[in-house]
Amino acid sequence: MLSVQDLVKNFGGLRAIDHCTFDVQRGTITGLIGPNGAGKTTLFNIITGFISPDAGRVRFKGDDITNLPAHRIFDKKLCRTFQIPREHPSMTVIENLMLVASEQSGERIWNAWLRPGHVRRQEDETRKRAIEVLDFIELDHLRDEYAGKLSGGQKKLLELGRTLMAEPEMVLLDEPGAGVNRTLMKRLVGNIEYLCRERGIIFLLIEHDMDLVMRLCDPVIVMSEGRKLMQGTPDEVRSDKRVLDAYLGGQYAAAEG
Ligand SMILES: Nc1ncnc2c1ncn2[C@@H]1O[C@H](COP(=O)(O)OP(=O)(O)OP(=O)(O)O)[C@@H](O)[C@H]1O
Repeated sequence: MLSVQDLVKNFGGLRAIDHCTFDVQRGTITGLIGPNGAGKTTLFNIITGFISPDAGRVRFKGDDITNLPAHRIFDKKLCRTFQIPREHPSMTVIENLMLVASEQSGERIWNAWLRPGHVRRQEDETRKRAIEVLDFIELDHLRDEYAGKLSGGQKKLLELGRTLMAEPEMVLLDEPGAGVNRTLMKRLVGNIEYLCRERGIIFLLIEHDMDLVMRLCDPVIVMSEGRKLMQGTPDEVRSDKRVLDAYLGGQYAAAEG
């Protein structure tokens, strides 16, 4: 479904991604783990068109999407969330969701002018879908609340909701568990499992919470120093000495730094 081939990305003298190659298969929730600075977020930014690689290719459903702008990749139903949620704080929760659909349909001023009936119908449908999504992520009671007032965990759910408005085929989640309390975390995990199983949405997620990764993801890809160190089942990853070394190396470096 997603194929990353020999990607390289340098920031000045620093090689953040170093000939990284892996595939993500249909029907999976794939975990992407690795110590701080391993290059996980940079990889997400390249896959989703937010930055360009210096070398290598990204393919999605067989199409070469390398260097496509972010909105074109989003239109291909490859969506993402961010480590720090990017809600529109002064818009309500439902407006945040509806905005995704209008961005996606490329709503134009002349459309509203020339085809007001069509635009109204479209808006009604979008509202209906937004209400369904809100119901699913159980934020319905906060429908008219300003998004800026939500808790950290609720913002993560809203992020997931925003991707669902785009009817994605694949979603990249950047640390969905960070700052989320146990109750909301359970809901988030349940939602991700349901969406994978029942709707066939493929997930690739970066996460530092190992309990969450081990419970939710299979396979797990481990990154270290910009490249794939290994890939395996949660049990294989847990018992691999290279993985332990990569994490301990990072801890020692941090302690020394
Ligand atoms: N825009 C940038 N300019 C310069 N260096 C950058 C930039 N973005 C990332 N880096 C560097 O690239 C390396 C990889 O960073 P990245 O954020 O991708 O790692 P990560 O695995 O996501 O880390 P974390 O788990 O801490 O989020 C780091 O050394 C980081 O400092």
